[in-house]
Amino acid sequence: MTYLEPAPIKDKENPLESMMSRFDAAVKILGISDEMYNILKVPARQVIVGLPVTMDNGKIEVFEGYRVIHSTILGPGKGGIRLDPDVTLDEVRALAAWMTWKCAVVDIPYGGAKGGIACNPRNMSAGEIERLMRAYTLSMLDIFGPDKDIPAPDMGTGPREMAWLMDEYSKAKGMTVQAVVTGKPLVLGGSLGRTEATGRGVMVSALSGMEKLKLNPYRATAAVQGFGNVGSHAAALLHEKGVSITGISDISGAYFNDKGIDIDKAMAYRNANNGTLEGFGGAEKIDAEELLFLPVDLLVPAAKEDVITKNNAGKIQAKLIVEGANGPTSAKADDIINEKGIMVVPDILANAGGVTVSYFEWVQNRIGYKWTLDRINRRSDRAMKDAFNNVFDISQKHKVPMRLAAYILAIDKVSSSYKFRGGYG
Ligand SMILES: NC(=O)C1=CN([C@@H]2O[C@H](COP(=O)(O)OP(=O)(O)OC[C@H]3O[C@@H](n4cnc5c(N)ncnc54)[C@H](O)[C@@H]3O)[C@@H](O)[C@H]2O)C=CC1
Ligand SMILES: O=C(O)CCC(=O)C(=O)O
Repeated sequence: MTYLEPAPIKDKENPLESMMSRFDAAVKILGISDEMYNILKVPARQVIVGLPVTMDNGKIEVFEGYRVIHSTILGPGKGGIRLDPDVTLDEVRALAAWMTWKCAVVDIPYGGAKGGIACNPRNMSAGEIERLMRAYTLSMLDIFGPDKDIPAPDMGTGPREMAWLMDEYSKAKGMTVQAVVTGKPLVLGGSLGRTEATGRGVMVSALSGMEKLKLNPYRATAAVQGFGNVGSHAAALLHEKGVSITGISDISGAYFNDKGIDIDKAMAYRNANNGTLEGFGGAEKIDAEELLFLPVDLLVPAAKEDVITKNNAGKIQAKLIVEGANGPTSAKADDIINEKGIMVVPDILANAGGVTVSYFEWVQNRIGYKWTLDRINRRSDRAMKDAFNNVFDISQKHKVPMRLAAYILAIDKVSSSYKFRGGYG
């Protein structure tokens, strides 16, 4: 095993292995050279930092932080920062590569990057998280930059963390630099629509998939795993389009109501309840994994990676899976899902609404102007719909599932851009 190979993780599928197996399959169809294969496989930069933070009890704890820039062929690195106890370098490497493919699929001028800090934000005070984010930013001063690498929110982070990052970076540079990060609060140069953007893109992808499958949204049912930024907004927007959301879940468990869950009520409950659905009364509590197997038309995994595996994929009843999370389906489950004839709108397409509006935020910061919500929604809906149609056409042309088609589109774009830049061949 070389340092490039994913480390085997006992009893858990490695997201880097999942990413690489799809990458390999797409490369085979595209027939790219071995040299290009290695250029696209090896991350451009991988940084690991130790972050000493004074905790509220006065003791110093050291956290490990990562930033991986997978590629800058199409533009500066772009991708979120996640705070999660399970973060590993391999996970961040997979997530960074997914960002490269995602930005190519939605045709925005960015490469791919991702960051993570191994910590449990649920057990930390706001002050501890702030000190951690500031320490992380300081150690990434040479990495981040509006033309180099632009972070954003991911699991466990949101506008508050992005504000601290912008502030720390700006202080170090001696000037306010809004465009160094996206997903900021509105008053600091954030964009209208960014908070809901990923969920909105999931909704557009789901409606596009339903159209192909001839499913009427007003008669359709859905289950949504994860009720954070992506899952809750996806559920609310799908509900607005007529879909009955019969199952939702978060870290506290899963909740089912065959008459449909009142999503506004669930969001209000979560907001007033420390961010979780624990004790939510608008539905019956069911086994957490059962949510994936509910008799629904649409399943939206929007929590974390590797929740649909070879061990449980056979039990899924949905006709359409729209991946709000990054890497929710392990590569080993792909064949089972394809054999069942389930249409999958893959993560690198379905959740690209977030980075698309992040791009709009960065553009607005750079031109010093604010766009209306209507303009942002129209443009991001168009970008998502176009990307869906492009991926669908490739899937028809090569007779492959949507996931492989999205990789084919992305890898073709990034590899031909590399050749045109003249650095190869
Ligand atoms: N925030 C964004 O704009 C984007 C996020 N994503 C991806 O979407 C996924 C979710 O991200 P966010 O919504 O931002 O995170 P978040 O931190 O706002 O929410 C995560 C949600 O998942 C729940 N959860 C955690 N473990 C769970 C489990 N085992 N079963 C069920 N629910 C569980 C949490 O309780 C929470 O409700 C991640 O994979 C992230 O990488 C992708 C594109 C953009
Ligand atoms: O908004 C962004 O720049 C990136 C969001 C992200 O991390 C993702 O799409 O996975």
